[in-house]
Amino acid sequence: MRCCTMYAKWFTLQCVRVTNAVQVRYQDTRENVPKYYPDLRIKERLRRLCWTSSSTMVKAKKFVIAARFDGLPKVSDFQLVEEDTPELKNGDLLCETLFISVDPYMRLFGRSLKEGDTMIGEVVSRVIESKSQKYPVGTTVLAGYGWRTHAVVHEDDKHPLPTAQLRAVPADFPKELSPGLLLGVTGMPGMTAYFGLIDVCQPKSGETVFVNAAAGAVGSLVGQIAKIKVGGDFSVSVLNNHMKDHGRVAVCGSISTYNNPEVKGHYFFETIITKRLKLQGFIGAEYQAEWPAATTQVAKWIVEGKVKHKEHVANGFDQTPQALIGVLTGKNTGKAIVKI
Ligand SMILES: NC(=O)C1=CN([C@@H]2O[C@H](COP(=O)(O)OP(=O)(O)OC[C@H]3O[C@@H](n4cnc5c(N)ncnc54)[C@H](OP(=O)(O)O)[C@@H]3O)[C@@H](O)[C@H]2O)C=CC1
Ligand SMILES: CCCCCC(=O)/C=C/[C@@H]1[C@@H](C/C=C\CCCC(=O)O)[C@@H](O)C[C@H]1O
Repeated sequence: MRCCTMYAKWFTLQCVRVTNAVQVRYQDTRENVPKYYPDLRIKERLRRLCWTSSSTMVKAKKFVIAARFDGLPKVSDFQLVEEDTPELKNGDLLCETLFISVDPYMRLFGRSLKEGDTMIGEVVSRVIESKSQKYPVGTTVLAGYGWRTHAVVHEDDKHPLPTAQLRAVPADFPKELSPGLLLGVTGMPGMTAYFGLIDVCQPKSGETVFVNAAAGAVGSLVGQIAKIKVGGDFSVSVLNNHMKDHGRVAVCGSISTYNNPEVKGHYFFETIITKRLKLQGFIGAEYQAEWPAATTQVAKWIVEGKVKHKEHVANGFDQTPQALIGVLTGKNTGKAIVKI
């Protein structure tokens, strides 16, 4: 009896917590919540049990730019603000963020953000209320609505970045994998690694592959796909001293210069000429039409144990600015994400 009362109290408390955070209508979803995040499973079960009134308004948090970035971004460059989400119109869905991606490109794009703008970024979310047939309650989606705990988006919204379009988790994505991986090894950084190596470099048997920034989201997958040796400082050590004649270089980024635009990369023209090297810059998003098949392939490799992945997880929405600063100062090993 005592046990029952305690359970009832705990249960009521949890319900209050859940219904305070997100007000949802009861709906039975068969969504599989990943094993990796059991607390989400509990939250989801409680949500299914909580039949609350049909209000769509949620107190949402978001980070806006408080001051333009100057050098390495600072925590004080971001301001946490609260807002009420608007009521849903036809075709709208209310998303609750599960994971936020923090990526080096945000530093570059941050240059064009002004004070008051919501910080950009891709997220994995759960649909908690919906007036969209395409994305019913319980659907796990990827979206590009930035650093927000919740957002109302329209099913037909188009995002300026091709990689940040609203879409459901692919139907064939293994249920035992965390959907957070769609921000990492099976998502944009993983696709950059995959096509940078396979299409831009076109490695052949017997060749040696060097990877720069190999501890990160992109580099760590390149390394595994190619079974490579990790190089040192790329410009000086690898390009100048270690490239073989007719070597190919796929240039996807230049993270060491993002916080300091004054620093110019080193271009070793003599080496490029005498070794007849090919250097090709590329944007992973160019291969977007081929992403679904490559995502399926990488996910299969993970399930088969052929690819290992690491996530560098920051816990809690409030930690998002620190997580981005960590990425820009080399604090992460593997893909940096924030778990909300
Ligand atoms: N072209 C495209 O489409 C894409 C390009 N990119 C680019 O690829 C690169 C890697 O991205 P991603 O793997 O997602 O990033 P991560 O943050 O996951 O990894 C980057 C790695 O870079 C190193 N690093 C961080 N800061 C510095 C610094 N200031 N100077 C030197 N090294 C640093 C760190 O390694 P260490 O531990 O060795 O310090 C870190 O592990 C970035 O330049 C990014 O812009 C990424 C995605 C798409
Ligand atoms: C000097 C730029 C280096 C950027 C490297 C990087 O991290 C890229 C990430 C992309 C990002 C968009 C980046 C550039 C878009 C350029 C669009 C264009 O002009 O065509 C985002 O799409 C995810 C990554 O693919």
